[in-house]
Amino acid sequence: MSAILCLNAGSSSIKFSLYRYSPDASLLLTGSVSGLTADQQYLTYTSYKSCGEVLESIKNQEIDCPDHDSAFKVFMEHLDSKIGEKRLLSFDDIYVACHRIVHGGSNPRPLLITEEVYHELDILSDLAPLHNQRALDIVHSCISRLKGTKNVAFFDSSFHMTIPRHIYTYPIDLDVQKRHQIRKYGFHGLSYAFISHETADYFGVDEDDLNIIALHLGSGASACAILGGKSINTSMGLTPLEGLPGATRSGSVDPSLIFHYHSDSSRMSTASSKDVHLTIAEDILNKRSGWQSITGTTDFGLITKRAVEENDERAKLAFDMFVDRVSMYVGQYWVALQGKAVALVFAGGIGEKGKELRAAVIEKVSCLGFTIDKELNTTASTTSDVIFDVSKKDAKLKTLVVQTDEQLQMAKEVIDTRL
Ligand SMILES: Nc1ncnc2c1ncn2[C@@H]1O[C@H](COP(=O)(O)OP(=O)(O)O)[C@@H](O)[C@H]1O
Ligand SMILES: CC(=O)OP(=O)(O)O
Ligand SMILES: [Mg+2]
Repeated sequence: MSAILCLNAGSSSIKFSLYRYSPDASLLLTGSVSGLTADQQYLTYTSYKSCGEVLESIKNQEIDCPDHDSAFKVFMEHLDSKIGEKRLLSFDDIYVACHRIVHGGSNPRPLLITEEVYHELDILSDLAPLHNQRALDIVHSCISRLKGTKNVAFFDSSFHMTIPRHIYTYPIDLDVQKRHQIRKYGFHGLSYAFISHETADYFGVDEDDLNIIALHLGSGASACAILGGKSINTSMGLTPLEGLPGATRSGSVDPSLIFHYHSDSSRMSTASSKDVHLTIAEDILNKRSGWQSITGTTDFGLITKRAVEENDERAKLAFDMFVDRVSMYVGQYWVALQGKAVALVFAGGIGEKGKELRAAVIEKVSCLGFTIDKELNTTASTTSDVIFDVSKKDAKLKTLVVQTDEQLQMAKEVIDTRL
């Protein structure tokens, strides 16, 4: 048997899926370790028999996992024990390991990870301080553990390489931008590619004819305007810090703010490592801001509960801030798409599970014609449907919830391109 291993190192989680290398990419196992920025981590894991029947399932089991690397080790041990029981496959069967690498510079497509490519991506680590290095550590573990397996990098930034120049250019010195490759890159691209594909299928149209506003709201959050199946604008920028706030990220703020926050913010932070160079400014805005700084937790589910059920002031503030910033992008991208969007799509941990947030955002943007049905909205948070319509009956514009799957997107690209 030949298999495809897909690994996705998010800022608060590591997600892994193993597929059979077959036209339908049938799932052998999938799971995640979540809560990597919180006090408690959880392991979720399901393995399948070849007929598709569930073999073993663990849901939100509490585990102690301080970082991404140990989370990956937990996964490998699990996989090892399954292989030991001869239930799944041998490590030698893993033909390709796909790695979600958040920052890929201007690379428009996946790359086989050679020593040279690894080095190139290593250099980009400073531009995605919560992501690239962690993913590269996992690449490193795969290279030493899975000897016969090819490692391929899939970039979050690739999907946004269609953004027009006047949008990806910052209004600063053009020579400096060129010299330092400063531009809007944009991220969550594997998720947006998956969303575009599923949404086009749902409407029964070619992806080239699809116009939507998509929201990937997770530990890191972004919005994307998709015209004719292609990204024409997105809220993240040179790094995944720009745009919407996140679990520990500020999102967009007045660039001068940091000099008032800290008197020596350009000094290197003690959080720097030999691989990731981080100034105090970057450390504050990437790791010590966002929901954590406002509410004391990175768990937006908990923030929502406190805001809605307990009327907690800090939680309400965070919730209202998020609704405000998200709706602002919906408005902006509605104009970017010249009112031609057929749907607003929610995805990512918060987008998929946060029914209260979806309801509040839709209320704010209802002037554009978006609607939400209360009952369907509740069902959407628990359904296993990949795409779920939560709009009111007969609504012309759709509000959709997509269970995005960056691992499956990588596996499909492997199969489609016969990598
Ligand atoms: N019921 C819920 N309501 C709102 N947010 C939730 C809920 N359950 C989980 N979340 C949030 O989803 C986020 C994780 O999203 P995810 O996209 O999986 O993260 P990552 O950025 O690590 O890939 C966390 O902030 C978590 O609090
Ligand atoms: C780009 C990004 O922020 O990704 P994630 O939400 O997975 O952390
Ligand atoms: Mg993610």
